[in-house]
Amino acid sequence: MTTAILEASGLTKTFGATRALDGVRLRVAAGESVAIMGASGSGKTTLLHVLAGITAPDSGRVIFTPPTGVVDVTALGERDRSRLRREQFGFVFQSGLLIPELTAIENVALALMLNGTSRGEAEHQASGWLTALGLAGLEQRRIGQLSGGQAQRVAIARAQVTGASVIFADEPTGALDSHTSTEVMDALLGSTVGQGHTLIVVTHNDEVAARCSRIIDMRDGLVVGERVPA
Ligand SMILES: Nc1ncnc2c1ncn2[C@@H]1O[C@H](COP(=O)(O)OP(=O)(O)OP(=O)(O)O)[C@@H](O)[C@H]1O
Repeated sequence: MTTAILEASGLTKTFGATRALDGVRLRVAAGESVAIMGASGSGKTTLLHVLAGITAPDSGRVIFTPPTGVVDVTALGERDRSRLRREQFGFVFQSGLLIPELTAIENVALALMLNGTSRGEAEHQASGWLTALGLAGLEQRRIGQLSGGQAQRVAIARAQVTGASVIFADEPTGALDSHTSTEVMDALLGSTVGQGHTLIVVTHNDEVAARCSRIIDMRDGLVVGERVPA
């Protein structure tokens, strides 16, 4: 395997009496697409959140190695984790995380503006991503005026516009019919691993997982296996 962009070891996380992660070890190579599968409650979303620095684990480490250096995500305070997420990671969740009152282009541009890019430049770059994702002409629509698949492609544009090296997706096609789901996966894979970036996707959907380069199986807070899709 080539250089690991993310390496996790000994991850544990308990919520009350529930042990959501029970000692997870995982290595993700740069440019991979990894699907995390497993029954409901097996710890998939918790793992995604810990890898992405959204949730701090109780113990264990997450090391992120972008081309610019080595970052111990688990050693960072909340402020630095938040900055890391804004600058290095992108997120695509089932419900989008888009702001319904804003237009498609404003939602995408906002990710850049939060990092200090001027509005004009941010909208210029946002427009390029929306076009690349097949949304030319829909830039001024509010999110509620888009279909589920179109809204997910806006979310993908927003996750990518900052040049994120790792994209974390949680059930990105969960609310979509199978045809739209295929289109959204095309967009997600094309704009991430297609550009040499890394994709980690939590999914219950076998077809989504089959499009990834590797499948990780979780059970009871543990990685219990891994497969390469046929
Ligand atoms: N914030 C929280 N507070 C309390 N319990 C939590 C919290 N987050 C997760 N859990 C519990 O931890 C366990 C793992 O949850 P997690 O969401 O990681 O599972 P999952 O595999 O992603 O499930 P699903 O497929 O249903 O989304 C579950 O038992 C869940 O109820």
